[in-house]
Amino acid sequence: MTREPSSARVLVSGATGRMGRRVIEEAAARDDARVVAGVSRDLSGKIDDIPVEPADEFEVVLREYDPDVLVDFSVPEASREFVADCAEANVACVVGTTGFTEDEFAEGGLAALREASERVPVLHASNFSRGVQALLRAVEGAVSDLPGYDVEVTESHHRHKRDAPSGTANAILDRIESVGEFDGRIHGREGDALREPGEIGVHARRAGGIRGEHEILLANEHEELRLTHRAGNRSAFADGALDAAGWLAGRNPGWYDFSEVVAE
Ligand SMILES: NC(=O)C1=CN([C@@H]2O[C@H](COP(=O)(O)OP(=O)(O)OC[C@H]3O[C@@H](n4cnc5c(N)ncnc54)[C@H](O)[C@@H]3O)[C@@H](O)[C@H]2O)C=CC1
Ligand SMILES: O=C(O)C1=N[C@H](C(=O)O)C[C@H](O)C1
Repeated sequence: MTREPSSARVLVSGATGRMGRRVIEEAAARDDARVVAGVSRDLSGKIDDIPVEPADEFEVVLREYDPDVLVDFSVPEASREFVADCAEANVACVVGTTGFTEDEFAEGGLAALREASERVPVLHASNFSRGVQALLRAVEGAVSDLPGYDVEVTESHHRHKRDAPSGTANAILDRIESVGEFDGRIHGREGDALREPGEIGVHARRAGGIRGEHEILLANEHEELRLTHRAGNRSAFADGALDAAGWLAGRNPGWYDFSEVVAE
């Protein structure tokens, strides 16, 4: 069965990226999670004294560093392979990577992660900030309380972000559709057509260094409600992912949700 480490040994994939680096920095200040190594596609070397190994040697890295938990912020195609290898090696997986296809069983979906969760604990979240967890609950309440209101979701991110809409926007949209009666999502808006009742407008903006902003607008003819979350820096995400790593290591195999971490 499983170990119960007091300080989880963490392997970071995507270690040289914006998030991977921040996870390594934040972990240095904590005692519930200790980064033992990183892997990345494009560099080997060290970050803050943590060894970073080539991603194509991932299985060797698992054997050499013997982590309790993987924290992954990379790209979906790499993430799926890392998680499959972790399932073989009995390593828990915290995955923050976004851009998986919406249909989890389509090529590019989350199915590989779900499969791994039959053997090891797996927790995937599109947003590890606690503020976004609160936002999701607030959105659910607002949509339930305001049936018939028009709903538009807008997200803004830095110019380096590839996937759109963001994983968080997709999670918000799933939550909206789980509590309200809607007919579909309209991505962007152009041409000559009136807004249809029941559609949800979705807008993605990419500019500069914006860390991540999500706004849900609910409006009728008489009033507007705007719910907005703005990340000030990446520590909110890195800390949440490390909270999840400490919480997940040593648990039974299964599919876990970040809301369970936040609830404790
Ligand atoms: N869940 C959350 O709270 C958050 C999720 N994210 C997501 O995390 C992911 C990474 O974001 P950033 O760090 O900004 O990206 P980045 O581009 O700065 O870093 C990506 C890292 O993955 C590595 N990589 C890329 N392709 C690879 C491959 N084929 N094999 C192995 N490694 C590979 C790169 O070398 C790099 O180290 C994105 O999907 C992003 O949306 C970002 C912030 C918060
Ligand atoms: O790429 C990012 O930066 C972020 N990605 C996540 C997403 O796609 O929702 C979370 C956060 O918004 C930052």
